[in-house]
Amino acid sequence: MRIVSLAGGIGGARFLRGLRAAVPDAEITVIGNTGDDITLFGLRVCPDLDTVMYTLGGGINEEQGWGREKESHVVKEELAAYGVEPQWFGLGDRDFATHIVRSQMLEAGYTLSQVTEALCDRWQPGVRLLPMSDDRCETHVVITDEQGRRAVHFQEWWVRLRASVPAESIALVGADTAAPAPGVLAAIEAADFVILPPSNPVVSIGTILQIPGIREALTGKTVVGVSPIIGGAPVRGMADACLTAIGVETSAQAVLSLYGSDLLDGWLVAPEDSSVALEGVRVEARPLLMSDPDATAELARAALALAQELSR
Ligand SMILES: O=c1nc2n(C[C@H](O)[C@H](O)[C@H](O)CO)c3cc(O)ccc3cc-2c(=O)[nH]1
Repeated sequence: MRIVSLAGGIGGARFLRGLRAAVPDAEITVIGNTGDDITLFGLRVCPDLDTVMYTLGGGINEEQGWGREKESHVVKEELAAYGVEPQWFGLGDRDFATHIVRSQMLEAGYTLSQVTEALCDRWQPGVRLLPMSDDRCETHVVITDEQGRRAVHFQEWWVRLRASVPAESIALVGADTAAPAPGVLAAIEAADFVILPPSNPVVSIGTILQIPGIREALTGKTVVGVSPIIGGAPVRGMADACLTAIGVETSAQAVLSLYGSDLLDGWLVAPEDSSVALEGVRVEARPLLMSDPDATAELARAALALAQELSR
């Protein structure tokens, strides 16, 4: 069985861990969001790729959902001692090694796909992890604060500002000239079906869908999504702030409509959202909380069962 999944950060990675547990023999290809990527201290950081790689590779800081477990922050403290900015992004010592390896490979001319493959060779995530694109595209957010109206990198809005300043608009800079990474379209084409995990529909799944060619490739496949919103609130993270920024209500219904029936064939919602409906999409209510590995595997099995039924 060949499955393709689009994924962002924490929610997507946890769901994928359940998916891998649910169908250990399936060939799973993950198309990872790179819109969160940022260059800091001369190093290229790919938060969502690393969250998938560490989560599935067994090195994730479980309570944070990002970064490494058993971390220390000596380098961060030394950088702060030199007064270099930014100091608001928590890079740990072990995590720095990943960014150093990635940066020196990029510097040597390897593509992000080749770098990701090399890093995954160590972590063995048990899925094929492809960046959505090898071309640089970064999510930026337009805000107005005491420094006036300006665009800031997504990470500054997300981490330094905690999305406390309203996002007037969110743009994936570089999307229009970016190409899907090698293997992305072929993986979608070869997939038996596609699963959209409960990642952020705007800055994770939505970002990947903006890479020319990816959304079109998906409309020809059986696609089942899992709602990231339960009863009007995101399960975690700040998807509500992102949805508000694009004028979409924070509800399972609104996210379903945002993805649209041309993309989705099936949609899993929480029991309290069982009234959600959209012409041409099979909606099913299931417990969505990924409270532990068994619950997560159960949710993944429900998504698989729906996809298999719809792809007959
Ligand atoms: O809320 C935070 N998220 C941090 N994240 C998460 C990051 O902002 C992700 O992009 C979001 O979680 C969205 O997926 C990191 C991810 C990394 O791979 C490496 C370092 C960080 C540091 C932080 C941080 O200091 N605070």
